[in-house]
Amino acid sequence: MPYLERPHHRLHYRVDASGHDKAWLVFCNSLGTDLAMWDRQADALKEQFHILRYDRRGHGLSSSPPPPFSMADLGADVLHLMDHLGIERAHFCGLSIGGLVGQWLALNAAHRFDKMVLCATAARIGTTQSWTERMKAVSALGLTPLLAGTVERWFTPAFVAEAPDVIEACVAAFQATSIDGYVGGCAALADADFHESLSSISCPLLAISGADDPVCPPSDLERIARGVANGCHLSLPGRHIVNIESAERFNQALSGFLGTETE
Ligand SMILES: O=C(O)CC1=CCC(=O)O1
Repeated sequence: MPYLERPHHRLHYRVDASGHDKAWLVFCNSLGTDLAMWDRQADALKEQFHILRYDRRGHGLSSSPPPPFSMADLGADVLHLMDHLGIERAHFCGLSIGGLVGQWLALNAAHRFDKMVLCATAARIGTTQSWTERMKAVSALGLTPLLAGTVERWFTPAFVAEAPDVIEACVAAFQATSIDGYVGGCAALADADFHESLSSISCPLLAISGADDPVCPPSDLERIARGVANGCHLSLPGRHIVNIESAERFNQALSGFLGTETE
């Protein structure tokens, strides 16, 4: 399993790349998930793109430096991985906190990215108070008390009933998340607010919402799409983890927007 060693943490990543002359597509996972959240996208798109996935620090098999983290720290992890792999430019797709990492990258490393897909995210997610409370709770009691509420935010009841294996895998990834990694991510979320800078994002951007997402409702994604220079918004059935619940339509949208149709 490949890792990139950083001074205070290691990043686990996975590349799916065959053939030559394909654009790179980098995926960034959400809070309490790992790179497997993108399995359906990687399977559908790996013939069209070279795909880089990684476990955001403190998640999956990536270790955690001591919290707190900033969005700049999380963005720098992406740039270090791209440098390590000799990837000059890429498309980027991030969900939730991953979408905030995408906004940071679009603002601070625009020359490295062609198109951005930001999913189930916002220019600001939650409030400083809500993230501070969650950090305190997780530091004191761990992640287990958050489990039921998390599944409810992530998936509709119909999908929970219909795909128990998928839910089980997501729950396992959530429970395997390190406390430092989760708390560090919450700290980055508490501080991140890109409302004032959205208009400086110039790359083509697709914002995808889950129609029933209680965390980042469609209006948040619509606001991003309207706020940037070249944005559009698509809403798909599902809650927060919309790329899993509406995988097929999500893949079609991703492929169409990035310029290549899936079969
Ligand atoms: O609260 C959740 O689990 C949803 C979420 C907020 C930020 C993120 O990455 O996931």
